[in-house]
Formats: sequence, structure tokens, C-alpha cells
Amino acid sequence: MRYLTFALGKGRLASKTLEMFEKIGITCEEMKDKGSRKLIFVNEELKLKFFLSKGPDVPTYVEYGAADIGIVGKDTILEEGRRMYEVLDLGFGKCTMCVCGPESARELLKHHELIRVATKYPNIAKDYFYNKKHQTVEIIKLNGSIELAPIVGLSEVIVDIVETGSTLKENGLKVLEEVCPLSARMVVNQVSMKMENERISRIIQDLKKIL
Ligand SMILES: Nc1ncnc2c1ncn2[C@@H]1O[C@H](COP(=O)(O)OP(=O)(O)OP(=O)(O)O)[C@@H](O)[C@H]1O
Ligand SMILES: O=P(O)(O)OC[C@H]1O[C@H](OP(=O)(O)OP(=O)(O)O)[C@H](O)[C@@H]1O
Repeated sequence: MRYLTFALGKGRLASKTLEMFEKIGITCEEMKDKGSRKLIFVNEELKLKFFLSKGPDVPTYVEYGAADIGIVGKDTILEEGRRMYEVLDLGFGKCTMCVCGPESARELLKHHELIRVATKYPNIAKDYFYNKKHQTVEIIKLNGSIELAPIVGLSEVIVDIVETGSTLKENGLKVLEEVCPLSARMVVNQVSMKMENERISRIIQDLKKIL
């Protein structure tokens, strides 16, 4: 039997992902060592391999078949646009993609003014403004601390993830429009879904029972 390989993001979703797999008997003791710098873990008995990558790289590993299965946020799926099957909404990592800014930007959005939009998610922002709202905007890609942009005058608004809303609140910004709800998803390589259908379907069925 060949190894079934899982790509997991190193960030926020990691601990909930491991908890979820543990509930259906998929475990890897070694992975629980938080201090470890190891990136690949093997469960010889179950013939499983897990590796830890940056969240946005999970779809890349899955599309190319370096991983059979990935666990990743819906935001990353939308942003990366990779060819793979999205098979399950895992129900954790819930948050919302939003257009945010100071209250004063509400009018600019309403009147479809040519505004600047700072974001870590340029494809999601483009799709929202161009395809859904038919509004021309200038998109500026940032890599983090997105809330800074409207405060320092880089952009009028941002497109970013809102979970509790505290980052917005502490920086005097508001949700102006909601783009889409997000949560963690299980994704599967298209060839693996055929070649390893029995094992993968079993995992999906087991997960469905506990979700
Ligand atoms: N408050 C939040 N901020 C960001 N992401 C969140 C939040 N709550 C849940 N998520 C989900 O967790 C996923 C992983 O978030 P994380 O912050 O670990 O980033 P990442 O995708 O690994 O990227 P990076 O390493 O560039 O920060 C996100 O893609 C998103 O779906
Ligand atoms: O609504 P909240 O609960 O406050 O969470 C949302 C914040 O968390 C994320 O940032 P992250 O911590 O990943 O930092 P970064 O943007 O600097 O990478 C996101 O980009 C928001 O800034």
C-alpha cells in the first residue's frame, strides 16, 4: 500500500486539524511536539504522511499531486485558483472576507469612485470589485498588517479577513461590505481521488460523521 499524503498549513488551522483527525483515528504523535522544526511526519502503521507547509502553498502541493489531501482555508482556495476537488467544509476556522475601512469610505464605495484597495488577496478583491460589483478599483498587494493601509493613507479600503473584529476595532476601522464567509476545507488531488478512491472516501465519510 502506498502512503497517503496530507498537506497541512502551519498556521492557525493546524491544531484544530490535528484534533479533527485524531477523532477519526488518524494520529501522528510526533506532530504534537510544538517545539519541533520537522516538516514531514510519518505514521508507518496507517501508511500516512503529513507535511507542514505555508497555508497558501497547500493548494499547490495538492494540484501537483505532491499531496493527495490538503486542509486549507476557503480564502486560500479562492485566491490560489488551483485545480483540485474541494470535498468537505470542516466547519472550523470560521471567519469572513470583508471590505473594511473608515466610516468615511462608505460613500466612496457607494458612488463607485476609483479607490485604492489594499489586500493580501488580490484575486479575491479583483473578482469582487470587477465581476460582482462592476467597479473599477486599484488593487495594492500587501503581505500582512493590512489594517495599516487606510490609516497611513496607502488605500481607501482593504479586503481582509475578519474573525472577532478586534483588529478592526483597535484600529478605528469598520466592516463596510461582506465579500464571503470562510472556513477550513478539505481538498483532494484530482488523480488521487480516482486512484485512492476507497481510502479517501472512507476518510471523508468518517469526517462527515464527526462534523
Ligand atoms: N483571524 C483570522 N485571520 C486570518 N485567518 C484566519 C482567521 N481566522 C481563521 N482564519 C483562517 O485560517 C487560515 C490560516 O491562517 P494563518 O493566519 O495561519 O495564515 P496562512 O494562510 O498560513 O498564511 P500566512 O502564513 O501568510 O499568514 C486562513 O487562511 C483563514 O482561512
Ligand atoms: O477579526 P480578528 O479576530 O481581529 O482577526 C482578523 C485579523 O487577523 C488576521 O491577521 P493576522 O493575525 O494573520 O496578521 P497579518 O495580517 O499581519 O498576517 C487578519 O488579516 C486580520 O488582520
